[in-house]
Amino acid sequence: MITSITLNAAIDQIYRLDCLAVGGVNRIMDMHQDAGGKGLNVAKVLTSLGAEVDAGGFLGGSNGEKIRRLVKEKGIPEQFIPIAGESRVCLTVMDTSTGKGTELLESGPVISEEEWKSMLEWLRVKSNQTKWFALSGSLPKGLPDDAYAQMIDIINANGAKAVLDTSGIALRYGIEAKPFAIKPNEKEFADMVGSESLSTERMRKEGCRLAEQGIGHVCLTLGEKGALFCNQTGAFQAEAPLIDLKNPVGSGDAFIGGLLYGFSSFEDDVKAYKRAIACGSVNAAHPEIGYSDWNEVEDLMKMIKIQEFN
Ligand SMILES: Nc1ncnc2c1ncn2[C@@H]1O[C@H](COP(=O)(O)OP(=O)(O)OP(=O)(O)O)[C@@H](O)[C@H]1O
Ligand SMILES: O=P(O)(O)OC[C@@]1(O)O[C@H](CO)[C@@H](O)[C@@H]1O
Repeated sequence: MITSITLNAAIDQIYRLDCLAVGGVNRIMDMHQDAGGKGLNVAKVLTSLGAEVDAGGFLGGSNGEKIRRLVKEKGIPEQFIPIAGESRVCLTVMDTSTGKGTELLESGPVISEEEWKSMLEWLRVKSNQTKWFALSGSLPKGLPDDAYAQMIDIINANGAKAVLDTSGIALRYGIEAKPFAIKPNEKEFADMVGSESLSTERMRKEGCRLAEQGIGHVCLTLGEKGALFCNQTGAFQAEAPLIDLKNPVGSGDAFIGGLLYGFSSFEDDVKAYKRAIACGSVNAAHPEIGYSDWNEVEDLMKMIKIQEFN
């Protein structure tokens, strides 16, 4: 069983239009709404791949009710903790002429101390029943900067494993707690090491340093360039397959879905890494956020070559 936690869940709203005119009048071609926030996308991908997954986090207000209904419609069991605040809306404006998405993300509700305590209590019980956790996305207001670190401590103490996907200060604290895997993208990793941008060699060096400190898998996603992986045995790199790009939003979440599918079904590291990249690329080849399909993933996996750094 895999449990995917979204502390800052969202209604993901996608507007598609011909060509975005910033500062002008824009007429929308079509609009789509889905349950989102990074962890829910991970759960959607895992469900499409046929894995046993459930979802947790915080939900509140009428947006929260809508998210709960959308999650149910996808057949994902959920154990969200109700909160007094209103869950957020995240808007992606897809410019079909360039294939580029502009994201407008609300910061989300304020979580009270009581609500946070309920989450930690729930996790103490849950991590005795679930082996694998995805902890994904930004922290809503009110939570301490070390919120993910506190969660990872509980998960590790119960012998379960956490994959962490966040950024900024939450990632810095989270790393201290030694999750099983982390998945920053290039920019998030550069921010973390305090640099504007990083060469491949510097990414490898910094990634391997973290792996030596006890993070099982440091996965650095590089968008269309693929990904770089560091673990106890070395560093590996793979290019992403060429696809017809439709919407890259949520590709990092799909990557985590693939990684968790692989590890939870005892695939070796290289196969799990290939599955992760393929899942990211399949998502980017479709307009929906958190899209996956078993056969498409298997086909792309055959095209991916993982190379070890010397
Ligand atoms: N344009 C693309 N072409 C092919 N594959 C892609 C493309 N964009 C993303 N991917 C795949 O998805 C994976 C994750 O992408 P990326 O590094 O953009 O994640 P991210 O920035 O965390 O995304 P998000 O935050 O939107 O979920 C990549 O490693 C790659 O396999
Ligand atoms: O504010 P966060 O949690 O960092 O990101 C939220 C978000 O942009 O991430 C997903 C794509 O990865 C979307 O479903 C969602 O809208």
